[in-house]
Amino acid sequence: MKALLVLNAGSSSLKFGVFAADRADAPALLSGQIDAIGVKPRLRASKGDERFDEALPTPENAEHAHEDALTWLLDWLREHLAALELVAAGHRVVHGGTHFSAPVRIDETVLEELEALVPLAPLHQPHNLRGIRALAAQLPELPQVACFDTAFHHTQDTRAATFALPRALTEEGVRRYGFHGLSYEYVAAQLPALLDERADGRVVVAHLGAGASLCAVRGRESVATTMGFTALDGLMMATRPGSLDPGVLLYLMEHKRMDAAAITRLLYHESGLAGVSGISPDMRVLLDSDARAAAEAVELYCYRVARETGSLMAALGGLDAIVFTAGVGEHSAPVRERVCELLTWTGLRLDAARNVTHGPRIEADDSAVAVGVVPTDEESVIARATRELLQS
Ligand SMILES: Nc1ncnc2c1ncn2[C@@H]1O[C@H](COP(=O)(O)OP(=O)(O)O)[C@@H](O)[C@H]1O
Ligand SMILES: CC(=O)OP(=O)(O)O
Ligand SMILES: [Mg+2]
Repeated sequence: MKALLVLNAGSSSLKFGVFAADRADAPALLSGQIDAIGVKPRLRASKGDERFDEALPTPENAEHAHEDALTWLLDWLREHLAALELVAAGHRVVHGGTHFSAPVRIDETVLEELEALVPLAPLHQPHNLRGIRALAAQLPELPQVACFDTAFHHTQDTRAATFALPRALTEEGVRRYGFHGLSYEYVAAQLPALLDERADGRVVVAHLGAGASLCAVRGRESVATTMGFTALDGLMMATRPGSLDPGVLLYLMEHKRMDAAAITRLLYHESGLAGVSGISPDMRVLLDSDARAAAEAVELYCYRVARETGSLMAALGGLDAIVFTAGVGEHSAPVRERVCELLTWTGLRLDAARNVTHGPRIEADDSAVAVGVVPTDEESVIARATRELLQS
Protein backbone atom coordinates (compact mmCIF):
# COMPACT_ATOMS: atom_id res chain seq x y z
CA MET A 1 0.00 0.00 0.00
CA LYS A 2 1.17 3.55 -0.78
CA ALA A 3 1.69 5.56 2.40
CA LEU A 4 2.59 9.03 3.73
CA LEU A 5 4.87 9.53 6.70
CA VAL A 6 4.27 12.53 8.95
CA LEU A 7 6.85 13.81 11.46
CA ASN A 8 6.09 16.38 14.15
CA ALA A 9 9.00 17.37 16.36
CA GLY A 10 7.92 19.36 19.43
CA SER A 11 10.20 20.64 22.17
CA SER A 12 9.79 17.53 24.35
CA SER A 13 8.40 15.03 21.87
CA LEU A 14 8.68 13.49 18.44
CA LYS A 15 5.27 12.50 17.12
CA PHE A 16 4.62 10.56 13.94
CA GLY A 17 1.86 9.09 11.83
CA VAL A 18 1.70 6.85 8.78
CA PHE A 19 -1.36 7.42 6.59
CA ALA A 20 -2.77 5.76 3.47
CA ALA A 21 -1.67 8.00 0.60
CA ASP A 22 -5.00 8.11 -1.21
CA ARG A 23 -7.61 7.94 1.57
CA ALA A 24 -8.37 11.43 2.78
CA ASP A 25 -9.38 11.58 6.45
CA ALA A 26 -8.83 7.86 7.10
CA PRO A 27 -7.23 7.36 10.54
CA ALA A 28 -3.47 6.73 10.71
CA LEU A 29 -2.30 3.19 9.93
CA LEU A 30 0.41 3.58 12.52
CA SER A 31 0.88 6.48 14.93
CA GLY A 32 2.66 7.35 18.12
CA GLN A 33 5.22 9.46 19.83
CA ILE A 34 8.48 9.46 21.67
CA ASP A 35 7.90 11.74 24.65
CA ALA A 36 10.02 13.13 27.51
CA ILE A 37 12.95 13.55 25.12
CA GLY A 38 16.02 14.64 27.08
CA VAL A 39 14.57 13.27 30.33
CA LYS A 40 13.28 9.68 30.05
CA PRO A 41 12.38 9.05 26.40
CA ARG A 42 9.73 6.44 25.72
CA LEU A 43 7.97 5.38 22.54
CA ARG A 44 4.28 4.64 22.62
CA ALA A 45 2.57 3.71 19.38
CA SER A 46 -0.40 1.88 17.95
CA LYS A 47 -1.02 0.06 14.70
CA GLY A 48 -4.60 -1.21 14.44
CA ASP A 49 -5.09 -3.30 17.60
CA GLU A 50 -1.37 -3.66 18.20
CA ARG A 51 0.25 -1.51 20.94
CA PHE A 52 3.93 -0.68 21.34
CA ASP A 53 5.57 0.69 24.49
CA GLU A 54 9.35 0.82 24.57
CA ALA A 55 11.87 2.75 26.64
CA LEU A 56 14.65 4.35 24.62
CA PRO A 57 18.19 4.46 25.95
CA THR A 58 18.56 7.49 28.29
CA PRO A 59 20.48 10.14 26.34
CA GLU A 60 24.10 10.51 27.49
CA ASN A 61 24.30 14.02 26.14
CA ALA A 62 21.12 16.08 26.47
CA GLU A 63 22.18 18.22 23.50
CA HIS A 64 21.90 15.20 21.21
CA ALA A 65 18.69 13.86 22.72
CA HIS A 66 16.46 14.93 19.80
CA GLU A 67 18.92 13.71 17.20
CA ASP A 68 19.21 10.31 18.95
CA ALA A 69 15.42 10.00 19.16
CA LEU A 70 15.05 10.69 15.43
CA THR A 71 17.69 8.13 14.43
CA TRP A 72 16.08 5.58 16.74
CA LEU A 73 12.59 6.30 15.35
CA LEU A 74 13.61 6.05 11.69
CA ASP A 75 15.19 2.63 12.38
CA TRP A 76 12.08 1.54 14.28
CA LEU A 77 9.81 2.74 11.47
CA ARG A 78 11.83 0.88 8.83
CA GLU A 79 11.10 -2.33 10.72
CA HIS A 80 7.40 -1.60 11.10
CA LEU A 81 6.71 -0.25 7.63
CA ALA A 82 8.12 -3.13 5.64
CA ALA A 83 4.84 -3.82 3.80
CA LEU A 84 4.28 -0.16 2.83
CA GLU A 85 5.57 1.96 0.00
CA LEU A 86 6.37 5.47 1.24
CA VAL A 87 5.34 7.96 -1.45
CA ALA A 88 5.70 11.24 0.45
CA ALA A 89 6.52 12.79 3.80
CA GLY A 90 4.91 15.74 5.54
CA HIS A 91 6.65 17.68 8.30
CA ARG A 92 5.72 20.17 10.97
CA VAL A 93 8.03 23.14 10.59
CA VAL A 94 7.52 25.57 13.41
CA HIS A 95 8.65 28.83 11.77
CA GLY A 96 7.65 29.87 8.25
CA GLY A 97 8.88 33.47 8.62
CA THR A 98 7.43 36.16 6.36
CA HIS A 99 7.68 34.05 3.24
CA PHE A 100 5.68 30.88 3.96
CA SER A 101 2.01 31.12 4.83
CA ALA A 102 0.87 27.79 3.37
CA PRO A 103 2.28 24.26 3.02
CA VAL A 104 5.15 24.04 0.54
CA ARG A 105 6.97 21.32 -1.36
CA ILE A 106 10.53 21.21 -0.04
CA ASP A 107 13.57 21.62 -2.24
CA GLU A 108 17.09 22.79 -1.46
CA THR A 109 16.16 26.50 -1.82
CA VAL A 110 13.20 26.16 0.55
CA LEU A 111 15.36 24.25 3.00
CA GLU A 112 17.97 27.02 3.00
CA GLU A 113 15.29 29.63 3.73
CA LEU A 114 14.00 27.53 6.58
CA GLU A 115 17.53 27.02 7.95
CA ALA A 116 17.84 30.82 8.16
CA LEU A 117 14.93 30.80 10.67
CA VAL A 118 16.68 28.41 13.09
CA PRO A 119 17.71 31.24 15.46
CA LEU A 120 14.03 32.20 15.81
CA ALA A 121 13.00 28.71 16.94
CA PRO A 122 16.02 26.95 18.39
CA LEU A 123 13.99 24.34 20.29
CA HIS A 124 12.11 23.22 17.17
CA GLN A 125 13.36 24.31 13.77
CA PRO A 126 16.65 22.33 13.92
CA HIS A 127 14.75 19.15 14.84
CA ASN A 128 12.10 19.78 12.16
CA LEU A 129 14.76 20.25 9.49
CA ARG A 130 16.86 17.32 10.68
CA GLY A 131 13.91 15.01 9.98
CA ILE A 132 13.66 16.38 6.43
CA ARG A 133 17.39 15.97 5.80
CA ALA A 134 17.49 12.46 7.26
CA LEU A 135 14.66 11.27 5.00
CA ALA A 136 16.19 12.99 1.98
CA ALA A 137 19.45 11.15 2.64
CA GLN A 138 17.66 7.78 2.84
CA LEU A 139 15.13 8.40 0.04
CA PRO A 140 16.39 11.21 -2.23
CA GLU A 141 13.39 11.00 -4.61
CA LEU A 142 10.74 11.16 -1.86
CA PRO A 143 8.53 14.28 -2.19
CA GLN A 144 8.52 16.15 1.12
CA VAL A 145 6.17 18.90 2.31
CA ALA A 146 6.62 21.48 5.08
CA CYS A 147 3.55 22.60 7.06
CA PHE A 148 3.98 25.65 9.29
CA ASP A 149 2.94 26.43 12.86
CA THR A 150 2.83 30.10 11.88
CA ALA A 151 0.44 29.76 8.90
CA PHE A 152 -2.88 29.64 10.81
CA HIS A 153 -2.21 33.09 12.27
CA HIS A 154 -2.04 34.89 8.92
CA THR A 155 -5.69 35.95 9.36
CA GLN A 156 -4.76 38.31 12.22
CA ASP A 157 -5.10 42.03 11.67
CA THR A 158 -2.10 44.36 11.77
CA ARG A 159 -2.69 45.46 15.36
CA ALA A 160 -2.60 41.91 16.66
CA ALA A 161 0.67 41.19 14.86
CA THR A 162 2.54 44.46 15.46
CA PHE A 163 5.03 45.27 18.22
CA ALA A 164 5.26 48.97 19.12
CA LEU A 165 8.74 49.24 17.63
CA PRO A 166 10.10 51.58 14.94
CA ARG A 167 8.34 50.90 11.64
CA ALA A 168 11.52 49.78 9.87
CA LEU A 169 11.89 46.81 12.23
CA THR A 170 8.25 45.80 11.68
CA GLU A 171 8.75 45.99 7.91
CA GLU A 172 11.83 43.81 8.26
CA GLY A 173 9.62 41.09 9.78
CA VAL A 174 10.05 41.74 13.49
CA ARG A 175 6.42 41.08 14.35
CA ARG A 176 4.20 38.56 16.07
CA TYR A 177 3.89 35.34 14.04
CA GLY A 178 2.34 32.97 16.58
CA PHE A 179 2.81 29.20 16.75
CA HIS A 180 0.95 25.93 17.41
CA GLY A 181 -1.06 26.78 14.28
CA LEU A 182 -1.40 23.17 13.09
CA SER A 183 -2.94 22.32 16.43
CA TYR A 184 -5.25 25.36 16.30
CA GLU A 185 -6.28 24.46 12.75
CA TYR A 186 -7.25 20.97 13.93
CA VAL A 187 -9.16 22.26 16.97
CA ALA A 188 -10.92 24.96 14.92
CA ALA A 189 -12.23 22.26 12.58
CA GLN A 190 -13.67 20.36 15.59
CA LEU A 191 -15.54 23.38 16.99
CA PRO A 192 -18.89 22.84 15.19
CA ALA A 193 -19.24 19.33 16.64
CA LEU A 194 -18.05 20.49 20.07
CA LEU A 195 -19.89 23.80 20.45
CA ASP A 196 -22.83 23.88 18.01
CA GLU A 197 -23.97 27.49 17.51
CA ARG A 198 -21.07 28.88 19.57
CA ALA A 199 -18.50 27.41 17.15
CA ASP A 200 -18.22 30.65 15.19
CA GLY A 201 -18.24 32.78 18.32
CA ARG A 202 -15.52 34.06 20.64
CA VAL A 203 -13.35 31.09 21.57
CA VAL A 204 -10.03 30.88 23.39
CA VAL A 205 -8.09 27.71 22.58
CA ALA A 206 -5.47 26.82 25.19
CA HIS A 207 -2.69 24.69 23.74
CA LEU A 208 -0.92 23.58 26.93
CA GLY A 209 1.93 21.19 26.14
CA ALA A 210 5.66 21.48 26.83
CA GLY A 211 5.34 24.64 24.75
CA ALA A 212 2.13 26.51 25.59
CA SER A 213 0.11 29.28 23.98
CA LEU A 214 -3.41 30.60 23.68
CA CYS A 215 -5.22 31.52 20.49
CA ALA A 216 -8.24 33.81 20.27
CA VAL A 217 -10.46 32.33 17.56
CA ARG A 218 -13.53 33.96 15.99
CA GLY A 219 -15.33 32.56 12.96
CA ARG A 220 -12.84 29.66 13.41
CA GLU A 221 -9.96 31.95 12.40
CA SER A 222 -7.06 33.25 14.47
CA VAL A 223 -7.66 36.77 15.79
CA ALA A 224 -4.81 37.02 18.32
CA THR A 225 -2.32 34.75 20.06
CA THR A 226 0.11 34.85 22.97
CA MET A 227 3.27 33.68 21.20
CA GLY A 228 5.21 36.19 19.14
CA PHE A 229 8.25 36.60 16.95
CA THR A 230 9.55 33.46 18.61
CA ALA A 231 7.94 30.71 20.69
CA LEU A 232 9.08 32.42 23.90
CA ASP A 233 6.30 34.93 24.50
CA GLY A 234 3.07 34.57 26.42
CA LEU A 235 2.42 31.68 28.79
CA MET A 236 4.80 30.02 31.20
CA MET A 237 5.99 26.72 29.67
CA ALA A 238 7.98 23.63 30.61
CA THR A 239 11.35 25.38 30.24
CA ARG A 240 10.45 28.84 28.82
CA PRO A 241 9.32 31.78 30.97
CA GLY A 242 6.70 33.31 28.67
CA SER A 243 6.20 37.09 28.75
CA LEU A 244 9.09 38.85 30.36
CA ASP A 245 9.91 42.51 30.85
CA PRO A 246 12.65 43.12 28.24
CA GLY A 247 14.37 45.19 30.93
CA VAL A 248 15.27 41.90 32.63
CA LEU A 249 17.39 41.00 29.60
CA LEU A 250 19.17 44.37 29.69
CA TYR A 251 19.88 43.82 33.37
CA LEU A 252 21.30 40.36 32.73
CA MET A 253 23.52 41.69 29.94
CA GLU A 254 24.77 44.72 31.80
CA HIS A 255 25.03 43.48 35.35
CA LYS A 256 25.51 39.73 34.99
CA ARG A 257 27.60 39.96 31.81
CA MET A 258 25.43 37.31 30.14
CA ASP A 259 25.94 36.99 26.38
CA ALA A 260 23.44 35.84 23.76
CA ALA A 261 24.30 32.16 24.26
CA ALA A 262 23.78 32.37 28.03
CA ILE A 263 20.49 34.24 27.64
CA THR A 264 19.31 31.74 25.02
CA ARG A 265 20.01 28.89 27.45
CA LEU A 266 18.18 30.71 30.24
CA LEU A 267 15.09 31.49 28.14
CA TYR A 268 14.73 28.21 26.25
CA HIS A 269 16.04 25.60 28.68
CA GLU A 270 16.24 26.79 32.27
CA SER A 271 13.07 28.78 32.96
CA GLY A 272 9.35 27.97 33.13
CA LEU A 273 8.21 25.04 35.28
CA ALA A 274 11.78 23.69 35.43
CA GLY A 275 13.25 26.97 36.61
CA VAL A 276 10.54 27.98 39.08
CA SER A 277 10.22 24.52 40.67
CA GLY A 278 13.89 23.57 40.49
CA ILE A 279 12.49 20.03 40.20
CA SER A 280 11.26 19.19 36.71
CA PRO A 281 9.89 20.63 33.46
CA ASP A 282 7.25 17.89 33.47
CA MET A 283 3.81 18.89 34.79
CA ARG A 284 3.12 15.26 35.78
CA VAL A 285 6.13 15.20 38.10
CA LEU A 286 5.19 18.55 39.66
CA LEU A 287 1.57 17.55 40.27
CA ASP A 288 2.80 14.38 42.01
CA SER A 289 5.34 16.23 44.14
CA ASP A 290 4.79 17.36 47.75
CA ALA A 291 7.42 20.09 47.44
CA ARG A 292 6.24 23.65 47.99
CA ALA A 293 8.27 24.89 45.00
CA ALA A 294 6.40 22.41 42.76
CA ALA A 295 3.03 23.72 43.93
CA GLU A 296 4.21 27.32 43.43
CA ALA A 297 5.32 26.55 39.88
CA VAL A 298 1.96 24.95 39.03
CA GLU A 299 0.06 27.88 40.56
CA LEU A 300 2.09 30.42 38.59
CA TYR A 301 1.47 28.40 35.40
CA CYS A 302 -2.31 28.43 35.93
CA TYR A 303 -2.34 32.09 36.96
CA ARG A 304 -0.51 33.03 33.74
CA VAL A 305 -3.01 31.07 31.63
CA ALA A 306 -5.90 32.91 33.32
CA ARG A 307 -4.28 36.34 32.94
CA GLU A 308 -3.46 35.87 29.27
CA THR A 309 -7.00 34.57 28.70
CA GLY A 310 -8.21 37.94 29.99
CA SER A 311 -6.03 39.69 27.41
CA LEU A 312 -7.41 37.56 24.55
CA MET A 313 -10.95 38.17 25.80
CA ALA A 314 -10.32 41.88 25.26
CA ALA A 315 -9.21 41.11 21.68
CA LEU A 316 -12.39 39.03 21.15
CA GLY A 317 -14.77 41.36 22.98
CA GLY A 318 -15.90 38.59 25.35
CA LEU A 319 -15.82 34.82 25.70
CA ASP A 320 -18.26 32.14 24.55
CA ALA A 321 -16.01 29.13 25.06
CA ILE A 322 -12.60 27.96 26.16
CA VAL A 323 -11.12 24.76 24.75
CA PHE A 324 -8.17 22.92 26.29
CA THR A 325 -5.76 20.87 24.19
CA ALA A 326 -2.19 19.34 24.06
CA GLY A 327 -0.37 17.27 26.70
CA VAL A 328 -1.35 19.22 29.82
CA GLY A 329 -4.63 20.62 28.50
CA GLU A 330 -5.95 17.21 27.45
CA HIS A 331 -4.80 15.18 30.45
CA SER A 332 -4.57 17.35 33.53
CA ALA A 333 -7.90 17.83 35.31
CA PRO A 334 -6.21 19.74 38.21
CA VAL A 335 -4.68 22.33 35.85
CA ARG A 336 -7.98 22.85 34.00
CA GLU A 337 -9.80 23.14 37.33
CA ARG A 338 -7.45 25.80 38.68
CA VAL A 339 -7.46 27.82 35.45
CA CYS A 340 -11.26 27.76 35.36
CA GLU A 341 -11.45 28.75 39.04
CA LEU A 342 -9.35 31.82 38.24
CA LEU A 343 -11.82 32.63 35.42
CA THR A 344 -14.94 32.42 37.60
CA TRP A 345 -15.41 36.20 37.13
CA THR A 346 -16.35 35.51 33.48
CA GLY A 347 -19.38 33.49 34.57
CA LEU A 348 -17.55 30.24 33.81
CA ARG A 349 -18.48 27.29 36.06
CA LEU A 350 -16.69 23.97 35.72
CA ASP A 351 -18.38 20.65 36.48
CA ALA A 352 -15.81 18.78 38.60
CA ALA A 353 -17.15 15.33 37.71
CA ARG A 354 -17.17 16.06 33.97
CA ASN A 355 -13.68 17.57 34.24
CA VAL A 356 -12.11 14.36 35.54
CA THR A 357 -13.53 12.42 32.58
CA HIS A 358 -11.60 14.79 30.24
CA GLY A 359 -14.55 16.00 28.24
CA PRO A 360 -15.47 16.65 25.53
CA ARG A 361 -17.64 19.21 27.46
CA ILE A 362 -16.80 19.92 31.09
CA GLU A 363 -18.70 23.07 32.13
CA ALA A 364 -21.58 23.05 34.61
CA ASP A 365 -25.12 23.43 33.25
CA ASP A 366 -25.35 27.01 34.59
CA SER A 367 -22.00 28.14 33.15
CA ALA A 368 -22.02 31.27 30.98
CA VAL A 369 -18.96 29.97 29.12
CA ALA A 370 -18.68 26.57 27.41
CA VAL A 371 -15.57 24.58 28.31
CA GLY A 372 -14.24 21.83 26.06
CA VAL A 373 -11.35 19.39 25.84
CA VAL A 374 -10.14 18.33 22.39
CA PRO A 375 -7.24 15.92 21.87
CA THR A 376 -5.24 17.69 19.21
CA ASP A 377 -3.99 15.93 16.08
CA GLU A 378 -1.37 17.95 14.24
CA GLU A 379 -0.34 14.85 12.28
CA SER A 380 -3.71 14.53 10.54
CA VAL A 381 -3.59 18.21 9.52
CA ILE A 382 -0.11 17.67 8.04
CA ALA A 383 -1.22 14.46 6.26
CA ARG A 384 -4.17 16.19 4.62
CA ALA A 385 -2.09 19.19 3.52
CA THR A 386 0.64 16.92 2.13
CA ARG A 387 -1.88 14.86 0.16
CA GLU A 388 -3.57 17.99 -1.23
CA LEU A 389 -0.37 19.68 -2.23
CA LEU A 390 0.99 16.64 -4.03
CA GLN A 391 -2.29 15.99 -5.83
CA SER A 392 -2.64 19.57 -7.07
N1 LIG B 1 -1.61 13.41 32.74
C1 LIG B 1 -0.89 14.52 32.60
N2 LIG B 1 -0.95 15.50 33.54
C2 LIG B 1 -0.21 16.62 33.43
N3 LIG B 1 0.62 16.86 32.42
C3 LIG B 1 0.73 15.94 31.45
C4 LIG B 1 -0.03 14.72 31.47
N4 LIG B 1 0.27 14.02 30.36
C5 LIG B 1 1.18 14.75 29.68
N5 LIG B 1 1.45 15.89 30.33
C6 LIG B 1 2.39 16.95 29.95
O1 LIG B 1 2.28 17.27 28.60
C7 LIG B 1 3.55 17.75 28.13
C8 LIG B 1 3.76 17.27 26.71
O2 LIG B 1 2.74 17.80 25.91
P1 LIG B 1 2.85 17.75 24.33
O3 LIG B 1 1.75 18.57 23.80
O4 LIG B 1 2.92 16.34 23.89
O5 LIG B 1 4.28 18.43 24.18
P2 LIG B 1 5.12 19.05 23.01
O6 LIG B 1 5.15 20.49 23.34
O7 LIG B 1 6.47 18.42 23.09
O8 LIG B 1 4.41 18.76 21.71
C9 LIG B 1 4.60 17.23 29.08
O9 LIG B 1 5.29 18.31 29.65
C10 LIG B 1 3.82 16.47 30.13
O10 LIG B 1 4.24 16.80 31.39
C1 LIG C 1 5.91 26.07 19.25
C2 LIG C 1 6.07 25.15 20.42
O1 LIG C 1 6.43 25.57 21.49
O2 LIG C 1 5.79 23.86 20.16
P1 LIG C 1 5.77 22.63 21.22
O3 LIG C 1 4.71 22.94 22.21
O4 LIG C 1 5.43 21.43 20.37
O5 LIG C 1 7.11 22.54 21.86
MG1 LIG D 1 3.53 19.99 20.45
